[in-house]
Amino acid sequence: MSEVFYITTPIYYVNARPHLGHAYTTIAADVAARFARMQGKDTYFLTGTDEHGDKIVKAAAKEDKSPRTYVDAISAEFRKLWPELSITHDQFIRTTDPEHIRVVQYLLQKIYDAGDIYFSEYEGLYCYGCERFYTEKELVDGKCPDHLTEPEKIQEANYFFRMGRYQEWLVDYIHKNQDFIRPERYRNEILAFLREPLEDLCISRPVSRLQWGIPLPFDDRFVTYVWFDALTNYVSALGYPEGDKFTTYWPAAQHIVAKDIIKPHGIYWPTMLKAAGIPVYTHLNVHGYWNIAETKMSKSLGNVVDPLAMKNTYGSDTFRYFLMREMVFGLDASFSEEALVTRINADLANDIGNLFSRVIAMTHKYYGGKVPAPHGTKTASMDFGLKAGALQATETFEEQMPLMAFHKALMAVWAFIGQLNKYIDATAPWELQKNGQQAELDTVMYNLLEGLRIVTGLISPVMPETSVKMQQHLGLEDSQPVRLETLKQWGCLPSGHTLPKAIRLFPRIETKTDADTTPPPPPAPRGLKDAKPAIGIEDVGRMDLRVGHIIRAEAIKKSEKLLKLQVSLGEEIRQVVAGIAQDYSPESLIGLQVTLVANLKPAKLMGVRSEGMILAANGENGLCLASFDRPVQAGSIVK
Ligand SMILES: Nc1ncnc2c1ncn2[C@@H]1O[C@H](COP(=O)(O)OP(=O)(O)OP(=O)(O)O)[C@@H](O)[C@H]1O
Ligand SMILES: [Zn+2]
Repeated sequence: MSEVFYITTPIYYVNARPHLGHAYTTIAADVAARFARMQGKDTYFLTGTDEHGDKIVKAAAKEDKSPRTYVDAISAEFRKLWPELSITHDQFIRTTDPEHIRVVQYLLQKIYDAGDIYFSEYEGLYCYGCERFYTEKELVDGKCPDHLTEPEKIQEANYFFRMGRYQEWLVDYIHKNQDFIRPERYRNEILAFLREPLEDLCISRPVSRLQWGIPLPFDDRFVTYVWFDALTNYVSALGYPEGDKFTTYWPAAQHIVAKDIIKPHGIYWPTMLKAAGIPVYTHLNVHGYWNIAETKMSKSLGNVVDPLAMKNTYGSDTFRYFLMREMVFGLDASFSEEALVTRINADLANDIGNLFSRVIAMTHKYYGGKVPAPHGTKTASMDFGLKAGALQATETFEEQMPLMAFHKALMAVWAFIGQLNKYIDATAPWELQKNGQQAELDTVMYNLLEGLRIVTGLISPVMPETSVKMQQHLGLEDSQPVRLETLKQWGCLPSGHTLPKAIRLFPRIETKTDADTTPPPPPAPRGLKDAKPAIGIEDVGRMDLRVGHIIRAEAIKKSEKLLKLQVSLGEEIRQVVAGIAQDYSPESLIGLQVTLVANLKPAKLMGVRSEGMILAANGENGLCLASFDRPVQAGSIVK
């Protein structure tokens, strides 16, 4: 029987669209799953969406949708995104799946029957934004640390899980299983939490306050609050309690999460499992945050990067490589397109891309594309430590990947790529050819191609598309999926077959410093009449556009076209001269909401001062003011 591997991502909360942070966790899980398959493990990979709760109801209401329609739409966005990023999950779970709901209720009932869930009156400080109670200690200056608002004191009867009962057991378990939570800093963080007395966990909300949730099986006046609903997905997906998948995969379970949810995963979840008589998972793998200019990328802050846009601009493999290589798993990393481009040019276009095209081109030049046969001991001096280097790269890779130390695994591969590049310089195949050292040349060229075979295998979990492409060019069509074992053996590349011509794997990306200082030519207008050259978002941002309410309008003497308007911006009133007299009578303008360029330098028109400009379209039927489809406060920013 083969070894088993079960990997999960968090289920993402569908109150907003997917961003780079979600993509990172999911790609990391995908890389881990692909590596496990490479090791020949029976692998199961789960991802999905978390769809209940008050924030969903609010987000849906904002878009005038029912929660159901809303969650269907956002969940679909996650589901559609993953194939674009070459994600190979086996299952996509939704917490609104009937099967999941059944398991949540089963689990709650089981723990309730065992006496670990009780009903109690509770008074506490509640933050509506977070949908949770806070203890005094958790507040910062009496305010919610996330929302910076004062929580409200509310009294409520709710159900509680006797989590405190399992504190000692958990501390002991973490001590006995050193790498249960990793990297170590997060294990220490969890142990630090556990130095304080562990309080029981509130697990319900009254239906009067929240309907969009799973009803408690033992009291339908309440719905499940967050954790029993969300965390249970990891077992409900496998058909707990009786499913075959549960029996097969659960003992090997590994979770990947970011540090925002280590408490629920490191404390609530193991104690819930313990209370339910389910063995705990094998590892909790915790990574840090992607930051943008020192701040966590998050949908609440809105400073998010769209992973699909990155993929469309740079390609899926390239994006995956960057994320895996740039972040030290466990620590924070900062994202910028500049850093991405730097890595593409250095690691991909230069290091691996050049190596690949050079070696294939030489094979064509010296052998008409045919893979030569090496000459064994006769040319042993041509080895230059290459075989040892290959084995070392593969062994380090094999050591680091299961620890989720993706950057270290990739560094080992790139060290070998560097060695191959140096090997070309050291052996100088062109000299060997010139000097008629055919046996040496054959061996060197074979070694290079064989080295590339190992490289293509090692990059396959991170860059699956590139790996396949390279393999085709090495005549290795049949080696998918790659097996790790074959990468530890030197000499697997067959000789004698003819390779296709080289291709450019990763085109270099021009950067500002690469190009000369002349500005780029304006892009071709996309068929629009009178199109203007492209501008950056910063150009748009320079305009201070505001909603203005017209409160007075009058004709200007001796002018057929101009009207003098008084436009309210809430805090101030602007006088604006507008050339709309032929399309609007002064009376018809009173009360209209218009778009005003509020930071235009004042000017005089027909001797009348104008302190802004209102926007209008010049259509077939004359001018038409840019207005709003609903009442908006005067002075509101338009962007
Ligand atoms: N900046 C980030 N860096 C790394 N991973 C992230 C980041 N943001 C979200 N994630 C991933 O998504 C999970 C949290 O998902 P969630 O839907 O709560 O996103 P969020 O943007 O953090 O939301 P919010 O802003 O409401 O806190 C994390 O555990 C992690 O897997
Ligand atoms: Zn809050």
